[in-house]
Amino acid sequence: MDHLAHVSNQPNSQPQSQISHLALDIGGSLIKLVYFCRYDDNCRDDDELRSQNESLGSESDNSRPVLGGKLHFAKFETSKINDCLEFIHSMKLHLGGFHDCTAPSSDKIFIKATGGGAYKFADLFKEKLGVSLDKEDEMECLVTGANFLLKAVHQEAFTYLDGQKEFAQIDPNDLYPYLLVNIGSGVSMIKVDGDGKFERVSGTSLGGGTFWGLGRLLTKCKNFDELLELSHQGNNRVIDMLVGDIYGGTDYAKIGLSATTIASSFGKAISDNKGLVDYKPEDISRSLLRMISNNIGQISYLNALRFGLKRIFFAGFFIRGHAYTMDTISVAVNFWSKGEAEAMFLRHEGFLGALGAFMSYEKQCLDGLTVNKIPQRFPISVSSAGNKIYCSMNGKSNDNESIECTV
Ligand SMILES: Nc1ncnc2c1ncn2[C@@H]1O[C@H](COP(=O)(O)OP(=O)(O)OP(=O)(O)O)[C@@H](O)[C@H]1O
Ligand SMILES: CC(C)(CO)[C@@H](O)C(=O)NCCC(=O)O
Repeated sequence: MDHLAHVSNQPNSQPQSQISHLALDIGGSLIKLVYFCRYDDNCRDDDELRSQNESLGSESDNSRPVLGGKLHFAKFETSKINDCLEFIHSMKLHLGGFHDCTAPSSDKIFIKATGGGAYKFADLFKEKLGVSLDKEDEMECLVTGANFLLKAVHQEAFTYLDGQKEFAQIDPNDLYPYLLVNIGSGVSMIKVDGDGKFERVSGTSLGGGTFWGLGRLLTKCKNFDELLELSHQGNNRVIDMLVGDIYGGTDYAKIGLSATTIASSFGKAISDNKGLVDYKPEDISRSLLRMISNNIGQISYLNALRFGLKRIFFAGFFIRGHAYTMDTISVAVNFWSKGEAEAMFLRHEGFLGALGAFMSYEKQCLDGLTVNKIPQRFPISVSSAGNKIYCSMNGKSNDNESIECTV
């Protein structure tokens, strides 16, 4: 990787049109990238992008370009940050930052970055790519990203209950207040009252990192998706102690608990006289997923109740669009709120922070980029006036789905 230290970062040797604005969200588990490519750029095509990022099962949208450019998404495990640096270098994405407008003669490039890694890895980016990270607040970026997606992107939010996915019609004029629950390594719960108006009201350390960390230790799974996949075939009742296990098969109706309600996650393991090897990895994965998702659903509901919020949007890469995870969270919110509150999920669940960092470029005195807080959602491919970004979504949601834009 040492050769990356000698990469040219001479902005003036690159025509403006070739610059792809890059923003990063460097979290405890994953690094998320959002970058903009204009169609006249020398950006690699989607096949090349896919092959470069295939270790994470990434895909990208194959649809034909219709507007001025695309927002691209990519992610890497934080523990494999060198792969990420290689990717940025090979795509020349590090040239897509901004220059200090108070010192026009400076050739120093700044890249917008958020998440704890923007602090932790700042020196590494400087050393390997010759760029400085311009740090943006993580919570602010999450909120900016969420507001942008909810207002601008068609069919971004959806409910998921009993295997049924239903897209929500969000009126941008009736969006606030809502609770944003970002499930990353840890979980942040943010009450959002408007653009830039928010408060982090709660959090829990029992998050995606807990599921993946404990799951790895208990099942020997090699990657996160394998652990998630395992949970499909599992039966949590083998390990979880149910109300019926305690009450001789009957409900505890007086307090509203059915016999099948989990009374104690992993509770059966105390009395079964079995060791870890006696349990199937798929059952462990299922119990673990249920435990974490239920707990987050319950804490979220309690915070929604605290502030009288009816809508809870769940994001973060823990969710992975996974049916059982979303179903468990939805059931928990529905159960505890007696149907009063609603859980919703986002198609670009893991990229809120990176999108927020990307949008913070508009604070800089850039010649070529202003991100527009789009006032309307339908239609979204409005013609561009000035240097605004307008976005439209197409294709089904996946990791590296791109968003059509004009700048
Ligand atoms: N390929 C993957 N590798 C590791 N974890 C994954 C993967 N895909 C999904 N996950 C899950 O997503 C979580 C990370 O989500 P996310 O990227 O939103 O958070 P983060 O930014 O890394 O964390 P934090 O915000 O707490 O620093 C992991 O802890 C894990 O549960
Ligand atoms: C520390 C952060 C904000 C880093 O993204 C996240 O991991 C988190 O919200 N953890 C939960 C911490 C807590 O509130 O208990």
